[in-house]
Amino acid sequence: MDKLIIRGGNRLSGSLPISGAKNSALTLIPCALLTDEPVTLRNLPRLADIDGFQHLMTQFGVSHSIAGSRPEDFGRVVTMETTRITSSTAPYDLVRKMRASILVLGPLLARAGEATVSLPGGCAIGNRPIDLHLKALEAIGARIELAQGYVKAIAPDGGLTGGRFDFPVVSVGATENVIMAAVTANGTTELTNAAREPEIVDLCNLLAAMGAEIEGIGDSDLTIHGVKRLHGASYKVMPDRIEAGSYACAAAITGGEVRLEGARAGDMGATINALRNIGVTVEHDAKGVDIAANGALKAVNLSTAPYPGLATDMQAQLMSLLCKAEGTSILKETIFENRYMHVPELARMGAEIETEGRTAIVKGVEQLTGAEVMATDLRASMSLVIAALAAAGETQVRRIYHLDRGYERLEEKLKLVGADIERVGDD
Ligand SMILES: CC(=O)N[C@H]1[C@@H](OP(=O)(O)OP(=O)(O)OC[C@H]2O[C@@H](n3ccc(=O)[nH]c3=O)[C@H](O)[C@@H]2O)O[C@H](CO)[C@@H](O)[C@@H]1O
Ligand SMILES: C=C(OP(=O)(O)O)C(=O)O
Repeated sequence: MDKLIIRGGNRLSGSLPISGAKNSALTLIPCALLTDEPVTLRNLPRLADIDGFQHLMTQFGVSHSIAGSRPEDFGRVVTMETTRITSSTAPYDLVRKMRASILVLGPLLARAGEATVSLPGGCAIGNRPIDLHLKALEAIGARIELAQGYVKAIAPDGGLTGGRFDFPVVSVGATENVIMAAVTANGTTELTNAAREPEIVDLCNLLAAMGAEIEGIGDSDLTIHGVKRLHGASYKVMPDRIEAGSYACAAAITGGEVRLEGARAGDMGATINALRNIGVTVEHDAKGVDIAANGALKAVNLSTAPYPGLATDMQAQLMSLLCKAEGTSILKETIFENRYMHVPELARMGAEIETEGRTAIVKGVEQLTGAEVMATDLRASMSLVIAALAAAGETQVRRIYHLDRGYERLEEKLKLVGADIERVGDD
């Protein structure tokens, strides 16, 4: 297993490219199941999760061709073609490694009339049930059975009917699943309190490009008029707002000045507000976001919330930044019940953080120090990298396969802006 060695203290400066969004790509890829024509995704990030998802797609008869980008470029262009669905089963072995695999349920059900998908189980950040995915699919006509760790969804003989569903809790994945199932239903679907993350807008825009009829894109109330069939399309994956926010924290904690090339400020409102309140200068134009941290960092109170609130996927990285702020900050994690796995690891680096349930109290310290730490999940891992960049001495981050799920060529990008970071084989 590889590990990262980071020698902290370098002030980051320069420009680094932002990749296509992992969480968008993971819902755009299964859209290829909805049509027999080719679907091309451009700016697809090169990540372990994307490779894993494509492997899963081959299980259903999807063929892939990769074109267009040189090995040294970030991202790639992938064309998927699903002439016919050869299997509608997603086995445990493939699903357990990647929770987002559950997103094949809706499109498989829509196209093949049935789908059998292994229950994804919990993960390091929390329980993560899929009850809302199933209830929303039932509301548009699916029959759901659970047996031996698998969920089997069956459409009525004439296909899904459409229907109404009011989400009792905002769920990104459940919203995505039901949208993908509803676009070719026989009737109309009305969703209320749906998630409206930018990645859902990206999904709706691809589906619209494939011929879907969706009203209210970007809103929490969506109306989907089912169409007979979808056609192929070529679509560019949106920039990753969480990757961009992560590098913004990395720049800020080192007192640096970094341009995030290709980042879209419009998707990053809550993160940009948080950074500005912390004392970081954030400017932007149509082609990117500029981060500059010249003065002292200030303590703030932050709470995660569904979009347009502060993304839970930014909580750990902002916490690292606040470890170096003057004063005491209070963070509240409202989305996942166990998303403070980075706290004991940050404490190994000299951070002073106390947690009480879903609240973390972060007392800023003068100096973090390098240590051997363990990555526990994707964003927790990034928070350790951010802390390490500002720490005195050397930090070793182990179990970095978590980072490879969501950060395309992390150390290469950080080196571009002057970080002292290398990946070595673990002993
Ligand atoms: C691949 C992907 O896009 N992952 C993102 C997606 O995850 P994911 O789609 O899994 O997250 P959800 O938005 O569904 O989860 C939000 C909350 O709803 C609960 N819930 C969810 C579904 C359900 O059926 N029942 C239920 O109770 C969850 O436990 C959680 O407390 O959104 C999360 C919240 O922004 C992000 O942290 C993840 O990075
Ligand atoms: C929690 C995340 O991803 P996933 O839903 O794929 O686990 C994340 O991207 O921070």
